[in-house]
Amino acid sequence: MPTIQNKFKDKADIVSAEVKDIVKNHGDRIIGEVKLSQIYQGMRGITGLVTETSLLDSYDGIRFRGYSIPELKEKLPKAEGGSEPLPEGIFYLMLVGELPTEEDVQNMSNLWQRRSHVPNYVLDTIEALPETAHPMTQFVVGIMALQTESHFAKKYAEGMSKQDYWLPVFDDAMDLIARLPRIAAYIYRRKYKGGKHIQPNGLLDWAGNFAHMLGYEDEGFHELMRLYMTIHSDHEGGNVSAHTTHLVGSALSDPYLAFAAGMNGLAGPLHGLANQEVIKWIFEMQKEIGSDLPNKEQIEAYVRKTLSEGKVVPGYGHAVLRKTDPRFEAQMQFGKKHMPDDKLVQTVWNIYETVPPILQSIAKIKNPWPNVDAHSGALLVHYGMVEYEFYTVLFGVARSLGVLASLCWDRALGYPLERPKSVSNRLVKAWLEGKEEIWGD
Ligand SMILES: CC(=O)SCCNC(=O)CCNC(=O)[C@H](O)C(C)(C)COP(=O)(O)OP(=O)(O)OC[C@H]1O[C@@H](n2cnc3c(N)ncnc32)[C@H](O)[C@@H]1OP(=O)(O)O
Ligand SMILES: O=C([O-])CC(=O)C(=O)O
Repeated sequence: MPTIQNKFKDKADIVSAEVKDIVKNHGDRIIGEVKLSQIYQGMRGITGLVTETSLLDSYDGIRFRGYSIPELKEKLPKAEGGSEPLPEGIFYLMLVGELPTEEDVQNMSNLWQRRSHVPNYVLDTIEALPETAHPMTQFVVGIMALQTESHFAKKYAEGMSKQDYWLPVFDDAMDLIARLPRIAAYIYRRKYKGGKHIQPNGLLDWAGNFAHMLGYEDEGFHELMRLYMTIHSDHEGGNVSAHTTHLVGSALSDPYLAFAAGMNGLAGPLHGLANQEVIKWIFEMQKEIGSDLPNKEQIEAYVRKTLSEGKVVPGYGHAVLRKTDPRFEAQMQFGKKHMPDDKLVQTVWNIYETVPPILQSIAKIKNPWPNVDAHSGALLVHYGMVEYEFYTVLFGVARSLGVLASLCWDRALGYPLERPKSVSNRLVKAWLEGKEEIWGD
């Protein structure tokens, strides 16, 4: 039986030869045009990256190695008695490019379990922060403290050959994924549960054990964590957390440095922090209206007030998607199955019926539909996880799966330092006046 490491390397060698051929024989093919407006507007629509793990279509949503979320829910192995996919499976799929067997998933679970020990000095470093520090700050500090464990950094310092980069990156990625649930659970219990920590249960799967260490034993919550980790794992290469991890990794910063950088991006309210912003916004709405089940007129008035104050409606809109996020739909399905009468979940669904027509009426907003963050918090609150500042840490643990699988691919394919060209406004104006040539026309 080939190990996961050998299997990955065999696949990567094939793709590496293909990439060399593409660049050598087709490298001069033009793939598009760039408008001046695009370099001022967040490079929207410019294809500038190659990412193996997943691909986003504006209307169909995310596909992981070609598989949509409903397909994965059907095809990926489940925990015994469960019906949600195990995140070990989506990681295997993203890394190797093939659907895993039950045995592959079990092996992955065992591998992460063996590597999950977090040294005490990492926990002590987190303890040095005030408890009031945002959980994402504590998370990034924990990851940075763990960086001392990097195989890649050590081997690079010893003078490793370029051909070998992929191996210590692979090892670091596995170690980091294995250890993140413990770090995240430690932060949760420290900040919200009086420091009463829960030891891991080696018999559970990666997400089940994470739920257990957080202090949630309800099987429904374990199932939610499996689904949550799977659907939040990746969203092609250009999103802020994936792109940042890739960019920082391209400087040959080790996986700990690169992932911590990505997590700093995830901590922004226009990206991963939107999940906490959604629940905060709904709680504030309920308080202001004085009801835990506001009606659609009340929701509409609150949305209009939010907009009139120059704020965004959190959980709505997207840089690429132009329809309801399939990750929102997957969570809605989970809600319908496990908690159809929950008032907060029903409020999320009432918001879904109310917000899109309002945003549609504002011309500048390109996507009036909900994204993944519009739903996730309400499901967590149902099981008692009300501490919404922690939600982005859950997202971060999940996102490790995609961005670290991608980092393994980056090094195995020998991708170079990323360094796009920038121009100054002065140069753009001079070009518009015909005084300078910037783009060679
Ligand atoms: C996991 C994820 O990262 S999913 C995204 C999570 N983020 C959120 O939910 C925050 C709310 N949404 C937003 O802020 C945006 O829709 C983003 C950041 C997700 C996408 O941004 P863009 O690609 O720039 O969207 P778009 O081109 O539609 O923006 C055009 C204008 O509409 C506004 N707009 C977009 N979405 C919204 C919204 N939900 N509420 C109010 N205004 C919005 C933008 O702020 C922008 O206004 P401006 O020109 O005055 O600055
Ligand atoms: O794709 C994006 O830009 C944001 C997003 O939904 C994600 O990263 O999950």
